[in-house]
Amino acid sequence: MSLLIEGLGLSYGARSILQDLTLPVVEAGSLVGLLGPNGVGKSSLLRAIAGLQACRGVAQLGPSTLSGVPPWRQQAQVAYLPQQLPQAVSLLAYESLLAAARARCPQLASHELTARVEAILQRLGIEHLALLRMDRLSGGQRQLLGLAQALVGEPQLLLLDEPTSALDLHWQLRVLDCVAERCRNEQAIALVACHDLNLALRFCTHLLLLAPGGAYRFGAPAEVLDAAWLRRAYAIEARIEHCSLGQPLVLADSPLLKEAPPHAQ
Ligand SMILES: Nc1ncnc2c1ncn2[C@@H]1O[C@H](COP(=O)(O)OP(=O)(O)OP(=O)(O)O)[C@@H](O)[C@H]1O
Repeated sequence: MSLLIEGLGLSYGARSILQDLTLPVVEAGSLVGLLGPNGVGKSSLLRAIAGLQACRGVAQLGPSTLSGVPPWRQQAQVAYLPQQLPQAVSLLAYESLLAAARARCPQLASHELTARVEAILQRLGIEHLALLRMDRLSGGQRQLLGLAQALVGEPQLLLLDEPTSALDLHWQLRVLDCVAERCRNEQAIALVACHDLNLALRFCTHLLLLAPGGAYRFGAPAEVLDAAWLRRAYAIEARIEHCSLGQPLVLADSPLLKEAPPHAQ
């Protein structure tokens, strides 16, 4: 199923955050990195697509309208992982995953639900967390569990808000590898908000870069990130270099200090 975003706009009161965002059709199998400076509207956009934030315009997955319809009414097609870590409750990690799987896929029998839970624990490599209480997990461990909760329903659209922000380098690579594999093998689509441009360059098939003032750029990673757009979006001087494996890397040299970036005000 493809994702259609057309004329999307959203405001908080009189303050406009996004205006008229229209993307080329996002094809099944795409992993889209959602980039841009603090406060530009990445989380708001993800919430709008998830149906959790009022917006104008169209967000549609295949034939289903998403905007205005919260994820729990979208028949397990959409999973949204917020920036906030899952709450530190006394449930075991395994129980929380089983509850997430049951909520997402009420039609599955018990043995199918437990098979789903065990598969995702194994795929993410977090079997060691299964029998730990959520309120005894570290921040990074809770983030991994949140991602497992999002993936256990095998959604067609993953909306992930900074899913690697609390993770060390090993887990950052594993998590993005797992998301990329789901996109590739199951023809799912993922929109992943991220501040690590090099991680995005490495894993994403497309990037959407939001800049202050409503400008945006969408396309293949190497086309979207150049020195001019990095300056415009992040108010930095930066270079794109290539490593010994030929992979593009962003090297941020200095912030532009003459004027405060408008999004920080
Ligand atoms: N509930 C709200 N009410 C009013 N304004 C809000 C609300 N949520 C967010 N905003 C404002 O909307 C703008 C966009 O916020 P959003 O959280 O979408 O940005 P972001 O790009 O995800 O930022 P970050 O990278 O810091 O997480 C910010 O200026 C923020 O202050």
